[in-house]
Amino acid sequence: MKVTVIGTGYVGLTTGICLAYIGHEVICADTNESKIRQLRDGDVPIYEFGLPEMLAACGERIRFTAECREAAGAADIVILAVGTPAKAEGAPELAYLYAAMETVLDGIAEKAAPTLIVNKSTVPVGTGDKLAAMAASRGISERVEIASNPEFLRQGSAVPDTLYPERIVAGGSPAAQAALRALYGPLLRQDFSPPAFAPRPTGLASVPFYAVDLKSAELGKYAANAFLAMKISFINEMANLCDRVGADVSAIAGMLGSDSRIGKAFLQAGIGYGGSCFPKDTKALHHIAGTSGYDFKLLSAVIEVNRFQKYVLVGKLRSALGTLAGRRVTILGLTFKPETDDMREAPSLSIIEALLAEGANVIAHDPVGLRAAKALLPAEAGTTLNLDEALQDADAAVLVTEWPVYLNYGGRTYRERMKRPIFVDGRNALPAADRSWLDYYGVGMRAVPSAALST
Ligand SMILES: NC(=O)c1ccc[n+]([C@@H]2O[C@H](COP(=O)([O-])OP(=O)(O)OC[C@H]3O[C@@H](n4cnc5c(N)ncnc54)[C@H](O)[C@@H]3O)[C@@H](O)[C@H]2O)c1
Ligand SMILES: O=c1ccn([C@@H]2O[C@H](COP(=O)(O)OP(=O)(O)O[C@H]3O[C@H](CO)[C@@H](O)[C@H](O)[C@H]3O)[C@@H](O)[C@H]2O)c(=O)[nH]1
Repeated sequence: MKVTVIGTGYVGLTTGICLAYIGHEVICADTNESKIRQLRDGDVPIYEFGLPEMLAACGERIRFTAECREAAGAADIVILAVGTPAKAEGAPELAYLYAAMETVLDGIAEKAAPTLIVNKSTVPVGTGDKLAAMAASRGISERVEIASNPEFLRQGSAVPDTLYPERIVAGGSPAAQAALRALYGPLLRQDFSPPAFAPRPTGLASVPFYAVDLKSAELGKYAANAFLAMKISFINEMANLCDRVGADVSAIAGMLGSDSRIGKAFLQAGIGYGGSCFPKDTKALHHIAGTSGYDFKLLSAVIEVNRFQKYVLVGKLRSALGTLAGRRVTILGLTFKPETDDMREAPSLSIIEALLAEGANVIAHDPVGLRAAKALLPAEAGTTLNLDEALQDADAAVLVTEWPVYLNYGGRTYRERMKRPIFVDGRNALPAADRSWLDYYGVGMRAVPSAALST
């Protein structure tokens, strides 16, 4: 099939490359010309595991252009994958989506053959109907079908998530659903050669396909993210309670997760969720509910818990150090999670701001995110790519993003490098054997003074 993807960000680029990999003829189009130039040179502008290798494997089946209009006119299926960031009041900004749709309609205006326009961006219920109305206002509705095909990939594992999805959702008319079933046929049947770096998970024979109406597809995406965010806020509330009563949240998460009705995933307590999706999508769903006359109380609590959770670390650090003023604090990790360079809604930014406000001298390290972070960090925050230098003579280290380099550094090495061995773990991720070298503070667990210091 001939497919054009409008928007070559984390979602559009991964989708375009994976569709080309499974055999489609793909054009990836974006208004950002420098991104397109980079991609034409074979460079992937984002840090995403396996994407450069996948691109190299696609050969002539994929090309890149800034001519979005022409690209839309050349396809049987156009996929919209532009950003829908949060506006101040929580509603998603749909201006990029509508602008992209106008360009697509321009591109297909003179085309005789029908076009399926598939929206992959996360959007409020009813947006698909608005896209259909835009086509109708051009007098071309009989040649245009609108579908919703929400995306569930995670950054850091976007390629395997796309090749081996937990489900594919196709919202729209039976004809649109059938076209999406054909588009994703090789994924649904797992009928493609897996790339060497992302082998097929054992036991995966086929992928569930949900053929639903447009509105259910649109709302289902928000429901999935809100539910996952709810699990995180729940375990973080348990962690805060554990801190007060002296219980251990990791043990509680283990007990909870072994019940198959609950599941083990997304019960990692810490500094709360960040990233380009959960914060904006929970607020968007809350806003959608509000404008539909429904007070989604549970979601209000999920959002509120997350808003405060990142500051739990600051309190722990303050009590460990006595005061933050003049203390050298090393921030380990800036991106919102490991294996991505994405700084959108990264908790590190709020934590650093709070530490600076209390007079701390902050020095931040990240193995991948420094370039993106520098533009967002206050001038007073120091940064370095050298981890040893970041830790040298530190009064305390704060683990914000659980990059492997921090988990493999070793408790003893932390202790030797730092002035004081105070380690605040915002992800409860440091290996247990390393903790005893340090004055270790996790979230929702008893503080562990280092053996040497307590004697
Ligand atoms: N990032 C994720 O992990 C993820 C996962 C699932 C769903 N989503 C949703 O997918 C959508 C895209 O997210 P993303 O993270 O890929 O965004 P992104 O910001 O990484 O990329 C969006 C791209 O769209 C381009 N663009 C904007 N307006 C355009 C236009 N009119 N024409 C052509 N290109 C245009 C931008 O230049 C940019 O390259 C959002 O709605 C998001 O909520 C994201
Ligand atoms: O037990 C957990 C799991 C995650 N997180 C945090 O939650 C955030 C989101 O993590 P994750 O879901 O792994 O990353 P995303 O790439 O943001 O992916 C989410 O958001 C995407 C965009 O909508 C969806 O497509 C994915 O299905 C959904 O997992 C990160 O800050 C994590 O640190 C926790 O604090 N505890």
